[in-house]
Amino acid sequence: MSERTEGPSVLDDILDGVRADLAARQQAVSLDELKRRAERAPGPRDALAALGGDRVSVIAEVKRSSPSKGALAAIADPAALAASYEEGGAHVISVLTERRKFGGSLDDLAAVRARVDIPILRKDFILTSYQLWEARAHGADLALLMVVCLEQEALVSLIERAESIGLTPLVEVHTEDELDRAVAAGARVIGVNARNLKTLEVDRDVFAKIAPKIPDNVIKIAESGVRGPHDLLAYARCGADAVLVGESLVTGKDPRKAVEALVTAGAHPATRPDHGAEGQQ
Ligand SMILES: O=C(O)c1ccccc1NCC(=O)[C@H](O)[C@H](O)COP(=O)(O)O
Repeated sequence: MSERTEGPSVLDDILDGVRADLAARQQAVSLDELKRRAERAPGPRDALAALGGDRVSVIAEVKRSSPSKGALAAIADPAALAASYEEGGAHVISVLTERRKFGGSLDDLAAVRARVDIPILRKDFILTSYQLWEARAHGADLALLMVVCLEQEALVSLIERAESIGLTPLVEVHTEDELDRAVAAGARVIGVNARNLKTLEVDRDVFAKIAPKIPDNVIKIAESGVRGPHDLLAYARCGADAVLVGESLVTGKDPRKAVEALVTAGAHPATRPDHGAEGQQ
């Protein structure tokens, strides 16, 4: 549902490729077969527990390339990278499975599932329930649903379908209008992406503007632009329950240590001023 008034945006281009690749996969594997594979997949992990608690959780992303930056890191062994994230204390792993612009795949997702025990997010441009079944069949526990890509009816139906098959939907927004739609659709986990997916500009202040309008009972995730603990702490001060981090982890020298530094910052009592006396300092 990307606007087309000013010619195709980066997002329109991504979605054209996503639809073409999806059509090819649907030709190759029937929905019935996918459902059988989903039944045989390891049961879903408790994503809400991983993202809740008295700390700011860290979602560490496996990201080879991006439309904004091009090639970021070769990542020959995504499972090994995910294992380093887990050793560093990450609470959730995000695996970008889009192929053309991000260099990801469902094989990456399955390989990561086989290696780590924490919940895994399928980060992709999900437009149909077929992609949710793919996510579950390859071991995902959460699936990204981007409001900007979906009509309201489709958003509601994909949230319901995700939950019915054991996936926790992470509903992504970038504007207040999108937030209103996410809340109306019943989202329980909302990610605010600092990156405008039409212009690729990153504005960390977007979270500060939108987060106060997210209902208290919804888990709030700050996505994009986290360069280190100081950005996590800034997002935490604006109410983030979790941060989603890609580029700075895959381009740094030591992903395990980088995650550890974020997790340590996220565990500091000052990040949760509403939780206990230590938070008052
Ligand atoms: O990263 C991009 O350039 C991008 C462009 C268009 C759509 C999505 C895009 N990225 C997906 C993400 O939202 C990020 O991978 C994720 O939030 C992590 O962001 P970062 O830490 O800034 O890599």
